[in-house]
Amino acid sequence: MSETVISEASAPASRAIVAGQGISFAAGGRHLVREASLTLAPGKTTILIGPNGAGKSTLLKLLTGELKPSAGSILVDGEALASIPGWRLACQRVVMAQHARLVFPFSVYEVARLGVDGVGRALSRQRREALIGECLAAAGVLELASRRYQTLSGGEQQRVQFARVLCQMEAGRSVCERQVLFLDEPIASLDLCHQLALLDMARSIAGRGVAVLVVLHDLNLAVTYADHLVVMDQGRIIAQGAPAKTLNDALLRQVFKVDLSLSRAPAPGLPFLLPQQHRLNPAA
Ligand SMILES: Nc1ncnc2c1ncn2[C@@H]1O[C@H](COP(=O)(O)OP(=O)(O)OP(=O)(O)O)[C@@H](O)[C@H]1O
Repeated sequence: MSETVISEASAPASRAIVAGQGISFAAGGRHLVREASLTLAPGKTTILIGPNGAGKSTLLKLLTGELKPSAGSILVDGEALASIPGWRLACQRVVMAQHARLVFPFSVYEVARLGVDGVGRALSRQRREALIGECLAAAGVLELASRRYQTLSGGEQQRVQFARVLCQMEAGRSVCERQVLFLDEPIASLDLCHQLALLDMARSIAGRGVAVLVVLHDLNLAVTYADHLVVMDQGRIIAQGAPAKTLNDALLRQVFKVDLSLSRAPAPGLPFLLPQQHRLNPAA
């Protein structure tokens, strides 16, 4: 992946773009999210972690407007999320879902073009085409442009989805400068090199004033990339703040049922913590 599509920084205003207060959501007879409150600030990468079934994707869907909360409020730039028209929302917030299903036999190029369709109406046709090429290149999939999306590997498909997201971000910026990027497990199918490249790009996007929310399972990467870490368990946000102040042995033991000795610092220059790990009884 290259960073050609990441454009020049503009001075980000620090006022939160998304403000969720007391958000709850129930389905199937139980609460999947309970009284969650969080803000997404421009220029910041917020990383949401938690065990399987904690409610991370559900919270993300609530914040994007895909689901409607049963209680609480979600404001986007001071405006109720539910009252924002779809065309403007598509420019303001861009979503890479955990699972992207495509029913039509689209080519890779056509999938990326979905990002500029509608959102990029203000751009010339020439600029739209150039943008698609730039974003495919930035996501490292330009050489796959003519391939059928369904014939790609899982990791290749994920990178094409990221190219689509980049297209929508850039096209949407012509309408709305204060944007939010939601990435739900965007590196789940990627090898290490592409994981780091994608997260580097997400951080660069934040660096130009976008509020970025990423759902991750890899705690090492979460700590490395987060400005703000949010920990969910059983539908609740149980901790949030600066990564170093938020994660500790007791919390990891309680939430993830593992004993990671964070007190053992990595050797200088090591990008990962690589702690000793002892599995605990999941029922503990
Ligand atoms: N529509 C639904 N009806 C009933 N239960 C649901 C529905 N959607 C999700 N759930 C349940 O809500 C819980 C939270 O799901 P969610 O996908 O938000 O978890 P998650 O933290 O993203 O998990 P993972 O890390 O496995 O992706 C899970 O137990 C899931 O089975």
